[in-house]
Amino acid sequence: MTDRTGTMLYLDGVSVAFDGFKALNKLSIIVYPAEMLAIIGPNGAGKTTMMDIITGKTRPDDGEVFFDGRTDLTRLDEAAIANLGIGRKFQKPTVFESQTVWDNLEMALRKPRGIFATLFYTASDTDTARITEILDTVRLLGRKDHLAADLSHGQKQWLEIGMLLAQDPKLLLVDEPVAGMTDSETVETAKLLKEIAKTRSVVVVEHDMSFVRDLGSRVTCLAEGSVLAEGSLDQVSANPVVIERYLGR
Ligand SMILES: Nc1ncnc2c1ncn2[C@@H]1O[C@H](COP(=O)(O)OP(=O)(O)OP(=O)(O)O)[C@@H](O)[C@H]1O
Repeated sequence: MTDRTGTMLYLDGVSVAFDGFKALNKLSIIVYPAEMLAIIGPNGAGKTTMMDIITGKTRPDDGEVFFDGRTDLTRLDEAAIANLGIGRKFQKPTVFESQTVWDNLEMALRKPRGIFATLFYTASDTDTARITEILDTVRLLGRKDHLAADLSHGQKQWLEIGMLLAQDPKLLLVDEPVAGMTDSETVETAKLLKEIAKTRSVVVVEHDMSFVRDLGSRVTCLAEGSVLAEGSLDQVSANPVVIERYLGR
């Protein structure tokens, strides 16, 4: 067991079985504050299940899951976990198509994150500044008055990342963000996630290896519910077991 002091996300020995099939098998992963971790691995490796455990959608049969070094996530429900500051971006964007980009962000900002957020909420210049800053981060400043419906697939993904940022998460979980994106959108997505990870922890699940290379982060390869290899992408992709069970397929 590792010391969880100073960690943002701490999984130790996490196992979960579905009908006897071990989707996660003693999985241990650590993410530090303001760190990005890329998770790769074959289909069925347990990547989605891992995200489900972190967000409280699935309960582990065994193991420890801690947020910010001290909060036991296995005791909280999904809403409580989201309120702690864990944002999850699913593959399919769920923006409000009939609203403008700006209004989507404003709604996300207003979504209360708990009783204190509601009590002390005041629409203000601060909001405008914050929305502008987010638009800048997600490359949509020039599109702020466009309907979300008119955005490209990649831009919708960015808008959704922006909506998560409006909730000011400490940890952002991002599932296959560049699937279906153009090459230039993919390159831009790596840049914007790197910017976000300067101040927040980011976990990105992805199959696109050139994108993972652009992220330049630490990489963990999962297979059959456990860590197969971890390190830089060069280290992980040179690992013979990773080549045999994932990259070489
Ligand atoms: N609710 C469930 N009931 C039964 N089996 C499940 C359930 N959720 C996941 N599994 C199984 O657990 C294994 C791990 O699935 P998971 O979706 O976590 O893998 P993954 O790494 O995300 O794969 P992909 O890259 O295809 O998204 C798979 O074999 C899957 O069929």
